[in-house]
Amino acid sequence: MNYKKYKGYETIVLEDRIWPSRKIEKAPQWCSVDLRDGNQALITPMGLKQKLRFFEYLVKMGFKTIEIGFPAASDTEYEFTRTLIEEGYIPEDVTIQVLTQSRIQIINKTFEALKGAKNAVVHLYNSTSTLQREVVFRNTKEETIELAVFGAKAIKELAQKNPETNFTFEYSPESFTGTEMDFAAEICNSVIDVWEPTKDKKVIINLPSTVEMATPNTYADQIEYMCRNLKSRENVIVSLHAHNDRGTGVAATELGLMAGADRVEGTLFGNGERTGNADILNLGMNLYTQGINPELDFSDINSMIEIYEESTAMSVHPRHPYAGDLVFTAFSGSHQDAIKKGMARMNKQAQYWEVPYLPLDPKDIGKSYEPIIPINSQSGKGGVSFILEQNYGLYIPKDFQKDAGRVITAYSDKMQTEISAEEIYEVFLNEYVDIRTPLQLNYHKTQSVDSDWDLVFIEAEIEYNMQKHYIQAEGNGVVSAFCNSLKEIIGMDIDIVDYRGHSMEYGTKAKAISYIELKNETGERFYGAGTSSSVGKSSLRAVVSAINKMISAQQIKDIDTEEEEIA
Ligand SMILES: CC(=O)SCCNC(=O)CCNC(=O)[C@H](O)C(C)(C)COP(=O)(O)OP(=O)(O)OC[C@H]1O[C@@H](n2cnc3c(N)ncnc32)[C@H](O)[C@@H]1OP(=O)(O)O
Ligand SMILES: CC(C)C(=O)C(=O)O
Repeated sequence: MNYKKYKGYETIVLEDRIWPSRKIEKAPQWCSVDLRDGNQALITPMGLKQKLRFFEYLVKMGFKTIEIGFPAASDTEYEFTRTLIEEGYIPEDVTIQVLTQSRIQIINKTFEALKGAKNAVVHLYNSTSTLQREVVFRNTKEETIELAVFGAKAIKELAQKNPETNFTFEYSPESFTGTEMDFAAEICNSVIDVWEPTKDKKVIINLPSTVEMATPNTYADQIEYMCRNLKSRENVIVSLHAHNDRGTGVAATELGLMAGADRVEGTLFGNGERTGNADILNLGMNLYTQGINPELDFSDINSMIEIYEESTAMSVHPRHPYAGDLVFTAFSGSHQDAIKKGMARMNKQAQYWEVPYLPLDPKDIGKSYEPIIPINSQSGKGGVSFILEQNYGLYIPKDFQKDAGRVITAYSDKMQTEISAEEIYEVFLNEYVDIRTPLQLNYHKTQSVDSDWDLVFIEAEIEYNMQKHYIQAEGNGVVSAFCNSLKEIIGMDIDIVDYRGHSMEYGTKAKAISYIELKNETGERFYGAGTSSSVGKSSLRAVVSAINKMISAQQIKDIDTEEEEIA
């Protein structure tokens, strides 16, 4: 790769810059350019119906300025402008914006398209960069200024002839980032001289990084330079229009705002020429997650995705900030565990949203918590217990969670796929709940020996290896009494380490579920759960489940030992 073929970007010298210590404290004036810059970059540009639908969506989101197209470019563009105006699509507080080159027939056609509009921004541009002056226009600096001034004058005159419309003027030194900064200021000031802005009639100077050529801090330096050198700055709205060639269009815009800009042009999901424009969803949500009102409504991200994909025939990347399908997921066990703990804390005490790995509450943009934690072989106990808790109301004790996490991730590994909440539940039930072989509880009766039920007497019928046994025992509590009576029958020592239970609302009937952790004589732990409409019975079933796990583990060990001996 011949990198020597490229020359480095010459940065501007602005040593007394002040933007790095500034903060963005409010939303800028937003202008959507989806229907112009976004649209001109599509393989199949939008038709009239699609543009209307998209326009209505942008209005609903709260955009007050929408660049609707380049009316002189085609019949569709012209018709769209007329339809919006004639059929009353434009709310009182919304201003449409249109783009024009500095050529009289194009400017005339643009004004013709705007007839009858209440408010309109006429956006004039010509390329100012050294490269474009040399290659495309073959113009000197003076001729380039003349072209801009020519357009500015024509627009002013036409606006005066159409007083029924409240016109705002916008000028873009197109390819601004490839322009010498002193020349960029000079040409913008020449246009400002023509338009003579006032406090009540401000003009917009839009400074595009038509092609993103350098690091975002360079763009910020350029914006700060322009803010210092533009005439009548207080009557000029400085606007940003960043493209994303180096992948830093959003960052450049944010630094540009810190450098003093007032307004931002961009598109939803960053659609636009080549790598696209600055993404307004990204910019707006970056404000939102800093506690700043973005002044745009992003609460229904799914409908935004739907309209975008339908209109542009493109799709939102699964890792797109805020919107992608994988943005609210965590695959690795430690992330899942941290999210689970963070969410539990949010339920209890929540002044500010603070959940590890989730900078945004998915609910705020119409996403749900459910798909947060897909379980795969990289998942840990946190993810598994989160799914069982959120979807099935199972509050599994901590050590039990570890065992269940291990079993379920091993299952996912074996299946070589991510597994669903239903599968997790199924595996959990099959593995731990109401396990009835080789030990089974047929019936039981309990009786208190003292008045506080501390000492309990139990009678029960059990089946072990298909043989019935009638047992009677005393113990401290039902579970303990039951375990005491089983030791002899199964020929193993059993020690209860943990016993918990809760009512279970999932399913048709309210039930109780109990969780038991046992240890055998060598200290190995076994876990089981039992369900029943009675709490007492669920606990005995949990004991039976855990003992059955212990017996089958012992049987596997015995077989292994036999095989080793034979070998
Ligand atoms: C960075 C941006 O996104 S800028 C916006 C780009 N968007 C569009 O171009 C929208 C679609 N455009 C079009 O449909 C067409 O370009 C039209 C209808 C506007 C004009 O069509 P045409 O005149 O046939 O072609 P084209 O745009 O290539 O014109 C090139 C001529 O215009 C000149 N020109 C280009 N831009 C401008 C401008 N902003 N102001 C004045 N003249 C310009 C060129 O120098 C060239 O002049 P030349 O013929 O003397 O060499
Ligand atoms: C017309 C201008 C603002 C433009 O789209 C660009 O420079 O990218």
